Amino acid sequence: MVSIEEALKSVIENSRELSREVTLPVENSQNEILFRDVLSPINMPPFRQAAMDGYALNLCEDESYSLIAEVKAGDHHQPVLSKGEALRIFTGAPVPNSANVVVMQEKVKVQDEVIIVENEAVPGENIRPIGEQVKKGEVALKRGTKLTPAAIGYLSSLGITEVAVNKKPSVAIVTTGNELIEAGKSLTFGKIYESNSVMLKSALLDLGFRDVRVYKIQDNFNETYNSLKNIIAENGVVIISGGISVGDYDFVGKTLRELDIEQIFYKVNQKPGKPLFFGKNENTLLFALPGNPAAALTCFYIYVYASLQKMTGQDKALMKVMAESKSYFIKNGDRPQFLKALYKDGGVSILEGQSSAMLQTFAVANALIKMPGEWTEIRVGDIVEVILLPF
Ligand SMILES: Nc1nc2c(c(=O)[nH]1)N[C@H]1C(S)=C(S)[C@@H](COP(=O)(O)OP(=O)(O)OC[C@H]3O[C@@H](n4cnc5c(N)ncnc54)[C@H](O)[C@@H]3O)O[C@H]1N2
Ligand code: MOO
Repeated sequence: MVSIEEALKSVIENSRELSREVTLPVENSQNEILFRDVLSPINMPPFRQAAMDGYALNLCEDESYSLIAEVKAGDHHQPVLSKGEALRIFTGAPVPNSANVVVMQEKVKVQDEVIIVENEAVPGENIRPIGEQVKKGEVALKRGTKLTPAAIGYLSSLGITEVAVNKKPSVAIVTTGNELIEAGKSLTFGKIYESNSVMLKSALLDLGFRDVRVYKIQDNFNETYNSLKNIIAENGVVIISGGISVGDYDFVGKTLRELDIEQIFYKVNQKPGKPLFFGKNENTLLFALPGNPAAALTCFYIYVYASLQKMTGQDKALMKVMAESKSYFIKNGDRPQFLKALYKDGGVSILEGQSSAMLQTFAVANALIKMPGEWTEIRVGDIVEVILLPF
């Protein structure tokens, strides 16, 4: 049995960045990571742009200006202003080079074709210079940047429609268990609804993994062996749920040994998720998560997440904060424990229902508290380590 820290270190050491690229439409690139620097194909803004509705002026010493024309957003004509002349202009419109300021309409008085500027105008005010955000040929976004909605909007504003992003491994989720019934079908005695594949697939989607295949196998050695042999050959990462403990019908461990998967560790000194297995062969990383749903999801966020981050060129671990506990909790046993928790306003509440079979409070959690093995209780006001989940 290894410690949480040893397990995490092995996961990270054995997860290699793929260093391959794939081109995607910008609009479908949410959460992807840029494979290389993106250079801007244009100046942004492409022209001197009015930032306010008002008047563009060619400044003079006097406070009155004669109005000679109008330019609105989308227009391309560029009237030439002499000193003391003004132009009606609107937000987003191109400001002619002969104008050196845009004054908000609230700050002027208009009398027929003359405008009176009440306060002294500062040259350059309310004009966005050409290339203020980025200049043509400059790096718009660096390699390694995560494509958030803002990044996608920014690239689109530069007219970019496709991006090269880090290729992600294909991920297989494999559920095991005779007791599992697909949601939507009728529940017969002794069966439960299968939830781990749906849950893990959604966690993967959240991280931008789209190439996810789900396989369901029964508690039968031959089926487990034959299915896993093919699944491992076809996928870069295989996440198995269940069948990894010591029961007579837990066939995953035996199968992995027979398939020559190198065991990097089996069993972690933690609760939940003690029977976690991590192994690999030449092309595939393999996680066998305990079947209990909350244990499976905890192991996903603590270990699989770190591996996937590394494989896709990100080294961002889940954020950790120290926070004051708002709850009292007694721990049984001497294993370090991950507790489903709700972090809010700098404090953290420990949720009811910490069993590894229970998802009902995980469903409203946003964090896990890491409680050291030697602690027996957490009191209200104790400072605890909180791992913030990525949602
Ligand atoms: N004698 C021992 N028994 C057990 C030990 C042990 O050390 N000695 N460890 C316990 C712990 S801790 C865990 S965790 C579980 C892990 O067991 P498995 O990984 O083999 O998982 P299963 O037995 O297949 O399933 C456990 C539990 O989870 C439910 N399950 C499984 N898959 C799904 C799914 N896809 N969707 C929803 N629910 C699922 C399954 O029905 C079981 O209730 O072993 C303990 N036993
Ligand atoms: O490790 Mo198990 O996940 O405690 O029930």
